[in-house]
Amino acid sequence: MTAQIIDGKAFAAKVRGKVAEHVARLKSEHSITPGLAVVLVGEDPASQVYVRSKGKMTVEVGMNSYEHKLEADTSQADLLALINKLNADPAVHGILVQLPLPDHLDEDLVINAIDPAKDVDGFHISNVGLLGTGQKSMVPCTPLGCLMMLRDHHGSLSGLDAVVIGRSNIVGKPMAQLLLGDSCTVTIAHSRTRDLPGVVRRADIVVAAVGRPEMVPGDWIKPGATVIDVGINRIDAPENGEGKTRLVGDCHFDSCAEVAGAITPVPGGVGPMTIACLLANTVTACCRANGVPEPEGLTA
Ligand SMILES: Nc1nc(=O)c2c([nH]1)NC[C@@H]1CN(c3ccc(C(=O)N[C@@H](CCC(=O)O)C(=O)O)cc3)C=[N+]21
Repeated sequence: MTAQIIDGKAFAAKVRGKVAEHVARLKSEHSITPGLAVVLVGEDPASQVYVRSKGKMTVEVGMNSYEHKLEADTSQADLLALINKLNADPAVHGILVQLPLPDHLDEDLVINAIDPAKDVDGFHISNVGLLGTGQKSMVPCTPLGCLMMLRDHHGSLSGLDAVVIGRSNIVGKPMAQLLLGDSCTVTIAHSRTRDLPGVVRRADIVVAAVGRPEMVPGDWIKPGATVIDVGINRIDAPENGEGKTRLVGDCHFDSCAEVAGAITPVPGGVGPMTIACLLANTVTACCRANGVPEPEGLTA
């Protein structure tokens, strides 16, 4: 069998199209322009590239983009002061603080200082608790993007066996909550899981989010299963020339694609959906802040 490739890039373009429609409606009918503030501390080159691409897409869908670049040695007090300012700014509907932060800054404290209503990453403890109890919340972008692709592919996820590999607060745990919310039987596997291959082989849905290049081989995959590869790992690619690198996922693509029913590629899978969902969350936050009906199909 050869898997259907789930085209995250094309899917993300559709989501951004829907976001753009809602932005246009907010502007014409309510004179509101959604705004997203992105805060980057330090000069990590990969983060800079990523923040630039978010800013570009934010503007492309018609929203306002506010970028705040702070020195790597910015104090916690200064960062918290900026967050307070953004919390109080009515033109800012979404706030994203790019992670990871430099070691001298307390990530939990900083994230929990964001107004939960503007927490478009869905990382604030209040949003985590709302999601875990099935209440309306801001949903983390990467798991939301994965859920949208899974719903699109399967229709209903009810009763399916889902295995999430990875237990991070950013992906693994919220992904498990979303799958549970759609009535999957959910297993969260991690580095201490006994017989990981055996656990993964039971799954109708495999979400790999560990950050270890190509760690899931095709012979762990149940024939016909859906594989969502969240990993984005840059590895050396001497076959492409000296000093060259390439991106790979947490799954070994070629062997998994031989067995799976459907699979997301890296790049062009989950990554673009993450950014599209960030924009979707910003529109959702803007609608909620203004008491305007929020878009359908862009939240969990
Ligand atoms: N507060 C916070 N929220 C985040 O959502 C967040 C973060 N911090 N810190 C960094 C990570 C990383 N991340 C990516 C999103 C999209 C791509 C993406 O679109 N990747 C392309 C490839 C990009 C390339 O070619 O390098 C793809 O997979 O096709 C990558 C990485 C969001 N993050």
